[in-house]
Amino acid sequence: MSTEHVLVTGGAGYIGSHVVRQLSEAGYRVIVYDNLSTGSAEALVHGETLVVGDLEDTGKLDGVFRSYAPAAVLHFAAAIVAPESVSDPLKYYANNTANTLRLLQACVRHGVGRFIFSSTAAVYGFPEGGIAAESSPTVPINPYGTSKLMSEWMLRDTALAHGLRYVALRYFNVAGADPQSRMGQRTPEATHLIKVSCQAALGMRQGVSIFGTDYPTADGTGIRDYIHVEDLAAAHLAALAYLEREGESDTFNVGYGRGSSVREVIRVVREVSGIDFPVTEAARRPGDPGELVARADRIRNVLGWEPKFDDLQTIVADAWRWERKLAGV
Ligand SMILES: NC(=O)c1ccc[n+]([C@@H]2O[C@H](COP(=O)([O-])OP(=O)(O)OC[C@H]3O[C@@H](n4cnc5c(N)ncnc54)[C@H](O)[C@@H]3O)[C@@H](O)[C@H]2O)c1
Ligand SMILES: O=c1ccn([C@@H]2O[C@H](COP(=O)(O)OP(=O)(O)O[C@H]3O[C@H](CO)[C@@H](O)[C@H](O)[C@H]3O)[C@@H](O)[C@H]2O)c(=O)[nH]1
Repeated sequence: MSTEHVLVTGGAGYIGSHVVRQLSEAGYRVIVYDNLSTGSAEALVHGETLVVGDLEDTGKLDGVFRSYAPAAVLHFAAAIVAPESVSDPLKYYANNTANTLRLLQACVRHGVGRFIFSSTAAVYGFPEGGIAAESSPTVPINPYGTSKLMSEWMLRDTALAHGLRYVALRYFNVAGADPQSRMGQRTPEATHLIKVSCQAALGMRQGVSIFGTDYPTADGTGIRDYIHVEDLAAAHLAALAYLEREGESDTFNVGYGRGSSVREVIRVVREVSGIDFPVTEAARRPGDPGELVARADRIRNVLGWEPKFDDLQTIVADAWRWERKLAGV
């Protein structure tokens, strides 16, 4: 049990709010710094301190570091819509890269020793054979991925120069929600397959389009490594514990190492919901790799992370329960 303050940027968002809850339950004193652009104060369920502020506001950020002297920073705040990053790249370099720079400068000014960074499988682009290990080439194919890779590089160099230790976690396809439905993905216009399919089952969308049925995969549709947000959140606590026992800076994939196709996901959402929503076959979405699955052994071996929800039925059931609650049905 720790009584240290930890600062969580973007802690009112989808993933951050799950991590914040788990941190509180583990005894950390959590300070959330969030501009509520996509996050919500309602997602903070244990009375965590919320400072509503933007990362661009370095004066406010400095005030938070002075007031709470956090021992660690977990950095989730970002803009996250990959296609939007193609049409508005500077938004992504400003909010993801430049704001990570501001946060790192504040960490150096205030002597923060531990940092956990939300990175993404998008840094790999189209990995050879559809499987990405941490050592695979990083060749992002959109400004979102590039903005995150640049942040990883800043973090690496800052750590070497200033005695900060970090863990960068490259998330694969995050899905599901708190099993007790206290928090989940709130953005109504989200494009993620599992969320979209649950919305279709609720009649909030006309149906689901399968983007591409001619990939070189068993059923022709795209394959992804879907990870339950609760397991992903637990990976952050494992990373923090690792840094607390003086672990070296490192980068880890967070996935299960197993892929599911679009058709499989839709079949499970139909099964779990009991609703046969319309599905149409459409062209490939530009920039989508056919297969993107993690090599996921390092995080288990080094951080001792053990997933508890590694099952597509469970992920979908929790996502479905959350979507119904959000829709009030
Ligand atoms: N959702 C995914 O599938 C996925 C996959 C890979 C990586 N990630 C990364 O995980 C992190 C969290 O993503 P999410 O899905 O929870 O998104 P989200 O939009 O729900 O959360 C982002 C949070 O950051 C806040 N925020 C954004 N810009 C800010 C700023 N300038 N100052 C202060 N607060 C700001 C938002 O209000 C929100 O609460 C992001 O860094 C994202 O790149 C997400
Ligand atoms: O309506 C839909 C939505 C998605 N898909 C397909 O479903 C799969 C998953 O798509 P989606 O849920 O949109 O996730 P990704 O495009 O794989 O991207 C997610 O996962 C990446 C990491 O792997 C993160 O970087 C991104 O932020 C996050 O959106 C892909 O094959 C898509 O082509 C459809 O067929 N129809």
